[in-house]
Amino acid sequence: IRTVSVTGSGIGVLGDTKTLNLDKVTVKIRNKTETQYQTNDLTRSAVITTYTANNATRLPGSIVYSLSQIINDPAAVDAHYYAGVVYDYYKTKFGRNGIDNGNMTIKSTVHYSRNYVNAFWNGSQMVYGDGDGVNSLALSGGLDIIAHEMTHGVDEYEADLIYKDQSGALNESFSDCFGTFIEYFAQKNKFDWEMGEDVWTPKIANDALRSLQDPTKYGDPAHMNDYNYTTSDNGGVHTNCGIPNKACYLIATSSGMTIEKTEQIYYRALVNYLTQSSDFKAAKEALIQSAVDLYGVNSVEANAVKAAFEAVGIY
Ligand SMILES: CCC(=O)Oc1c(C)cccc1C(=O)O
Ligand SMILES: [Ca+2]
Ligand SMILES: [Ca+2]
Ligand SMILES: [Zn+2]
Repeated sequence: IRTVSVTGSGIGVLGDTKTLNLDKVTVKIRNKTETQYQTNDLTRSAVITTYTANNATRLPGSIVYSLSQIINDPAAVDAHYYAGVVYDYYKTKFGRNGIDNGNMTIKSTVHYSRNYVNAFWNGSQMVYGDGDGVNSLALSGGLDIIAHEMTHGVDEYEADLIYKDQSGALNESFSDCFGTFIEYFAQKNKFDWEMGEDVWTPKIANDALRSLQDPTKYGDPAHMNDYNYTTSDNGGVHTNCGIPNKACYLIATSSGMTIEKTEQIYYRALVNYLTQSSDFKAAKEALIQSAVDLYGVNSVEANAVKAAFEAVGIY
């Protein structure tokens, strides 16, 4: 009946306590009222709502709530908190109003299916499995993964890269790059050039789903000579992304370059130049042009982009 924004908290997937923005709602159930603290963050210009699928596959499922201000669902705690971090990143860095730049509601569903070692953007919302405890913990436990998924949403409203072959690998790469940029923005103390490390294989240390610094560490190509011509996984979008991922790593770590400059170049390319059918060469051109727009013709930044893509075999 009545709703008001309150501060609550909960323990995340890695056992840390996070402060959460909740919505205190008084609901009528038959002839009695109940006060629920729902994972509905009304403190930002975009509403952030977190749901549970209760290990089924109907989306979005039901809103996560508690009868106290403590949310007792680690996967939901992290999905809710990290979605806010990603919103704040895009707002702070680029003045972007969320996924569609129009402050659409940011929806996440956790506990999707059973032993599901996956996370995805389904065209309207983010969805996270619980993992299986061996290959991964609950996938919303990694900020870089949530940032990766939400960037799939941003891409859909911008370049909308076709999810197949080279444009699909670019789609994956832009999500990996922004996943890494956002980890640097919010978790500098544990920043790396790998994806999903916080939740990947809890029994194995120092590994991840993918590496941007050295894609070959996980069997992905880091050069066009090793492009994986396959029909599986929409033409190998999760493996061939290693090639543009390596270029991103080389750009950001070139002399005279910073992650702050690199993310501005990537965002401008995603919004102003890339289109649905852009391939690796078109991405090189888009990123060079973005660097020229921002830093000038023949600038250190534009030359770093050119050199990085040539280093991975894209001329
Ligand atoms: C780094 C996040 C990521 O790659 O999520 C996926 C997983 C874990 C499995 C299948 C697809 C995706 C994806 O979002 O592309
Ligand atoms: Ca990472
Ligand atoms: Ca591990
Ligand atoms: Zn992806």
